Amino acid sequence: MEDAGKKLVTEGVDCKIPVTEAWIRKHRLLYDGATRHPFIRSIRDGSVDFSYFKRWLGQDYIFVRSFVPFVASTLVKSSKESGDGLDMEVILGGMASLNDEINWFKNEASKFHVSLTSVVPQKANIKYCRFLENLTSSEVEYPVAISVFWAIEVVYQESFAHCLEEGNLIPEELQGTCERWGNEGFGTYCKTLREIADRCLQKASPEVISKAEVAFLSVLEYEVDFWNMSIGEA
Ligand SMILES: Cc1ncc(CN)c(N)n1
Repeated sequence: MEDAGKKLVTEGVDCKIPVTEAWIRKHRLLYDGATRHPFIRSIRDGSVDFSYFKRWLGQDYIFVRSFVPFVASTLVKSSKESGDGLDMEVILGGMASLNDEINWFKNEASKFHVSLTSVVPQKANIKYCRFLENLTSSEVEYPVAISVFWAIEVVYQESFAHCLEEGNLIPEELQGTCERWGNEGFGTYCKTLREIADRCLQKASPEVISKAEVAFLSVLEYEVDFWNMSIGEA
């Protein structure tokens, strides 16, 4: 049965599904590539190379620091929307959890003896951060920004929730990492971001929807490159 308030038409298809659902179906291969990457599978099956994990840790700390201004710019965009202000509160909550995420990285880095001050950003990371920086422009429409925000968060949520699924052999040292993004609360938060994105996309022009889809695809590609970089393949 169709979920009330979630009706969205996609490109003349006769069934009505939310835009984000249509995107995932259309780009399933790439979506799975980002959320079921060999690096993630190796954490789940316990075969992970800890040197790759340490590389990911250092690079992701840099990424998260660049992610904050992008989220802040999305917060500004949401504050200009004529809604009930609830989007703004959700995004503000997201900013607060990014603060926790930064502190988590610092703690993990010290546990794994990774010196965050000496990490040199790698090419895939630089490109991803540049992409985010370009999206902070006030010219970028709110539906595009919120779709990107959701996509970035959901890749980690799905990836690490997959690690935690039954039958996993996650090394004890990485259990906390998987729980950080794979926990139920983070899942609910991503679901809320997705609902906000779908609501915005439902009201957006075809031109803006297609810009948002291109940006969504870029996120998936950058995420795959980021995992590849972590295992030394980029
Ligand atoms: C590359 C990447 N993508 C997503 C997330 C989740 N905030 C992250 N920390 N890093």
